[in-house]
Amino acid sequence: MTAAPLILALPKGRILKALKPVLKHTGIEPDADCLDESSRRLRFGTSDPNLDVVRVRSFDVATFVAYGGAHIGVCGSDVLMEFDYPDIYAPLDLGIGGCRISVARPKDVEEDPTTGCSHLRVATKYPSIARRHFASQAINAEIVHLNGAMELAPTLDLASVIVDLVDTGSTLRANGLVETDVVAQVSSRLIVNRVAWKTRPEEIGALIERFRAALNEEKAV
Ligand SMILES: Nc1ncnc2c1ncn2[C@@H]1O[C@H](COP(=O)(O)OP(=O)(O)OP(=O)(O)O)[C@@H](O)[C@H]1O
Ligand SMILES: O=P(O)(O)OC[C@H]1O[C@H](OP(=O)(O)OP(=O)(O)O)[C@H](O)[C@@H]1O
Repeated sequence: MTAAPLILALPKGRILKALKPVLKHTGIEPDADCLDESSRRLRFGTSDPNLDVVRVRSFDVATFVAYGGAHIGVCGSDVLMEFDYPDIYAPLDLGIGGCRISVARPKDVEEDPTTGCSHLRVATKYPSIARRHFASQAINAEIVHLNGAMELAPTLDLASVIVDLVDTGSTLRANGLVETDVVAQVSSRLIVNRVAWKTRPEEIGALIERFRAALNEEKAV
């Protein structure tokens, strides 16, 4: 009996864009409309009959892989940290999607709102990461969960600080905020479902090696 194709979950958006050259070096060629985000299709074949691709929201890649819906995937280490799924291995740093998770506060507030407090309202898309970070400073973080435009929260009195991704810092600057603490560095990882790796070790191992070789080729270019 032939096994069902392996399923690779790819994120929409900026990681998919950054991943294109890496994918090219792996020799994996998804159907043409996979890399065209205007396509409404969600599942695609590839040049490898043993591999299909599903295209999902970046935050959902880890969930698809954790539950075994996809065997392998690509997602930001921010998402892995937030969900902390025990059933995911992350064997390869792809060196793309580099940024950091940081705490930021309004520039014009004299004192850092985190100084000497035991309770703090925090706007973020990362409730677990934020709670853990402030708990390590003995601060009880009350989370205001937003999915975007976090930078508005302090000036509109939703929260005293935000925990969000920062790369160039231009979004913070444009909204009158300053970065006060770096919680973690972020990059995109190749991730694998633990059970799939145990049950289909040759195929998954070969796929990981294709990505590893592609990264080396990319570096050599
Ligand atoms: N400014 C940035 N610079 C570099 N990498 C980033 C940046 N912002 C986000 N990332 C990385 O890209 C991932 C996806 O972010 P992106 O902004 O594409 O999607 P999203 O807006 O979080 O998702 P969705 O549109 O599905 O809600 C993040 O989880 C992070 O790993
Ligand atoms: O430090 P910078 O280079 O300005 O990057 C940081 C911004 O990038 C991300 O937003 P994104 O552009 O993905 O927008 P969205 O989260 O609203 O979709 C993140 O949520 C920050 O707002």
